[in-house]
Amino acid sequence: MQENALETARAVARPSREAMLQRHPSVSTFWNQNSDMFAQAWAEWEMTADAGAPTLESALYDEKLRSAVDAAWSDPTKEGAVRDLWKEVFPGVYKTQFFDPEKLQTLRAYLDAAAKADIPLRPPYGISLNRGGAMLDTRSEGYLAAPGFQEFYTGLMDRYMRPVSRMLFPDVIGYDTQTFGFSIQWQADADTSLRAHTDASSVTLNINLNLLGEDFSGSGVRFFDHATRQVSELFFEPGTALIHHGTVPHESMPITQGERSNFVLWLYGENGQIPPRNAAPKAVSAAERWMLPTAKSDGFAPF
Ligand SMILES: O=C(O)CCC(=O)C(=O)O
Ligand SMILES: [Fe+2]
Repeated sequence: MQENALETARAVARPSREAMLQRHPSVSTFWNQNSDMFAQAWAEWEMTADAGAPTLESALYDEKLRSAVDAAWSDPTKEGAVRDLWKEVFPGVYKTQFFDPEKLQTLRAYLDAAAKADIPLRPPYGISLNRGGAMLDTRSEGYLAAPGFQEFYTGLMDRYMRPVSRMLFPDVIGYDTQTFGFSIQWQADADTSLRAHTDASSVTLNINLNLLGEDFSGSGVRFFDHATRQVSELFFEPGTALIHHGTVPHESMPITQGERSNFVLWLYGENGQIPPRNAAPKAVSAAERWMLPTAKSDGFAPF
């Protein structure tokens, strides 16, 4: 174990923005060679009293969702109460109140403190570079490795996202063992939009982290339905989430004022597999939906 990894991480020379944008091989080398030291630095950061990182607790979840999820884990035949909290707001897109907007300040304060920790953290570059975001999953180079955050993230994926996905989208069962996630921040004067695309996921859960009164203009997500040719722009209120198959095309519309912060979370199968088109949904019992997969992380990261 490294002595004072936090100081070492803060002092390390970072790749240039140009090198990152060009996906220069030296950038990958930088993250890989330093990954243990950065993980240690995040652990030290979280332990130091001046880090200002609050503890992430289950109280963050909306009370109705949390009690229904807890009840379903105790008795999976009660899962219907979780299902009833999701409303289909567009063909194949469901919405719920996911986090308690009154409690989101804790998570946002944590993420702000992490951004200021001065430990190298990699922003997500999928089909665009989002400067304000961070990679969240252990499989990603330069991810947010703080142990308290990782415990929270793992709970979110295992206790909430996977069983909900299995209930709403039964075809994803068997294509849901692997987790991936990143945070994004749209700012009126920086990154503002994202062209129409599909995600390389079986399921995407997109959770808004804006605080009450933290208003923004624009920044809806437009969804496209193949079958009906319907196009709708959906909007986030603080703490609400949308969940959909990764194959549903969507587009982030320009933000014209303020900021919007979201977690974008993915499930997929080993080696990035997603369900085949028109796959017959597997008939599984409620107990099998409320279960942790035995497969470990395969380390594959789409970006
Ligand atoms: O703007 C959003 O919330 C959606 C972002 C998105 O679709 C993506 O990052 O893949
Ligand atoms: Fe997307």
